[in-house]
Amino acid sequence: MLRGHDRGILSLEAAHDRFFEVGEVSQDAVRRAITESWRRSQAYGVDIDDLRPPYNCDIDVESRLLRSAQPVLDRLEQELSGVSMSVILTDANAWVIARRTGDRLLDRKLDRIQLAPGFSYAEQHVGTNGIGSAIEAGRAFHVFGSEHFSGSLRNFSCSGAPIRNPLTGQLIGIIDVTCKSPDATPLMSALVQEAARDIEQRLLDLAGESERVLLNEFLAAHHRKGKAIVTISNDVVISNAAAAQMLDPSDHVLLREKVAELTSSGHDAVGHATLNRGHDVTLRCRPIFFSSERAGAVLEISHKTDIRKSKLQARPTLPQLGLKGSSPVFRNVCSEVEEHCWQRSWVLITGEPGVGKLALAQAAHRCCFPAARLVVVDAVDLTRSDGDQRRSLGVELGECGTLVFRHVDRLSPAMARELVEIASSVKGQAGGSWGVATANNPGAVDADLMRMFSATVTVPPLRHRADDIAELVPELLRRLAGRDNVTCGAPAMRILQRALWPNNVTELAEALRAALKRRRAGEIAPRDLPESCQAVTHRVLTNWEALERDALVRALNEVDGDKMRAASLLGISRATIYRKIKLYGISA
Ligand SMILES: Nc1ncnc2c1ncn2[C@@H]1O[C@H](COP(=O)(O)OP(=O)(O)OP(=O)(O)O)[C@@H](O)[C@H]1O
Repeated sequence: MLRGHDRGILSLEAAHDRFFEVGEVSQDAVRRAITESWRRSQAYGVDIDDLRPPYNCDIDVESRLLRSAQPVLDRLEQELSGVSMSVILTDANAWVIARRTGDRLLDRKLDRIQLAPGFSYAEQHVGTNGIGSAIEAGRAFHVFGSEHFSGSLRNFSCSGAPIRNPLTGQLIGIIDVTCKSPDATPLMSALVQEAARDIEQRLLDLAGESERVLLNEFLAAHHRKGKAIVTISNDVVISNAAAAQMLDPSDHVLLREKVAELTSSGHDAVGHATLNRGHDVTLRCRPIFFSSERAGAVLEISHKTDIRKSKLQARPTLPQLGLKGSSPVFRNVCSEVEEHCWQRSWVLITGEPGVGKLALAQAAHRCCFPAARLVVVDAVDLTRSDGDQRRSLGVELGECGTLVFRHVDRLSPAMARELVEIASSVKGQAGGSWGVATANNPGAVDADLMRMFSATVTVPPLRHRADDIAELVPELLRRLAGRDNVTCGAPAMRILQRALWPNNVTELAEALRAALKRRRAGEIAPRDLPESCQAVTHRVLTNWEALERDALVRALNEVDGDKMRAASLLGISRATIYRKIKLYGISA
């Protein structure tokens, strides 16, 4: 005979089936909140038989949310030891940030349903569940076994509660407890709600302290400067009267974006922006740290002077000097470097490998001091040189217009000290050279050497300015082929604009060099490009995965993108080729 509990499950399952057959649900069998969630899941097109949460390897594991939640997760893990339950923390978009489970067996089961860090349990991807549905409903949400939309989740029960920013009330994450259905208890809901309150309290404690830090920084900057000063964080903007006169509330979003860009290196930086009322301003930005996390920045805002502007306009622009790229982010970087060059203000140019740091310094030099000498010193060569060579280098540098120290992040501490000495003597000379250093990893630059440079400018990676690729490709083809008889066709260009380019312009040039070996005249087509360009994945592939991806791309190229024929060429099923194309982001 069936017990009442089992009868309940059966009627719920019948209601679930009926919902899919005729789209109707008996309100007696299914809670209203669950019916609403099923409808949303259906509207999102969630597949009940195929659970496939998306994965993102870029989740922020350093976030303030995780730091605040850490002690609460530790406590819950202890409390639940010996109990077959898992505690899960997600961000506001249901991306799992942390999972704590005391029971190995449950851990494995959760891995199987990909309820694991990096995966999203948003309703739109996996249907009704304690995490995604709590986000949709904006309140605590419990989902018992067959109340789940997806078939793969029906053996589980979960309870999620929203965590809100205590200052703004905005939902910033979910704390959830998940277990196998037979282990579920009504206490789960109370447990997660209490945990959410604890995390919010810790967020409040942290926020209180970081805001005090911001205020102190503002007061110090305000006293010192008597200029337009703003202290800004994600939640707070503190401005003095001069800044308040310049800024509209809508400028705050722009300033936050500029601060994020300018403080990405962790050092002082100078940038430019056009405010809502049309004023072009220079932003001097100093990051503020709180418990080793960036809490905000102090901005000194000044109008760009017209005299300098007119002088800058009289000179050739960097694109006229062979530097390609007219995306707004790249143009901003160019004008910042140009301005530093013009003022002979020493600057550290950072950015990913091959992004064009040296090219930028060279173009700025040609632009501002075309008649002067430019000397480039590579840190690696400096390390290999002897004492005499380094002394004569000091003299040589003293006589040049611009000196560029490349790859200063690769210097040993002893070598960095020597470079500081050489650079200080050059910097102290009358007339003054313009000094530039380049580094891929600003965090590895010696602190004393860093102090030689008054600002840091970061060149954005190529994948963040895909429009520039259309301008770079003809220029690189011309340089590589030494003639204009090879162009890049629109389909190949689209592929180049979608690729990730971890080694940026250097890698783009290599890809074009490879394409030129296959196509000596006419238009470059997708099949001329190296296989690695024809796929976009947001994670580093293992060697085996890279081989598999290249084989897939080759097969697809061979059969003009016909997936069925490519699958039969490779001896794999139709479903597998679709899955792999998606997995490797292949533009088929
Ligand atoms: N905007 C650009 N326009 C034209 N060519 C560019 C541009 N950016 C980079 N290049 C070219 O790409 C190649 C790599 O650039 P560069 O050497 O300046 O990069 P980098 O960031 O200094 O490299 P590394 O990280 O190795 O120090 C060079 O041949 C350079 O001329």
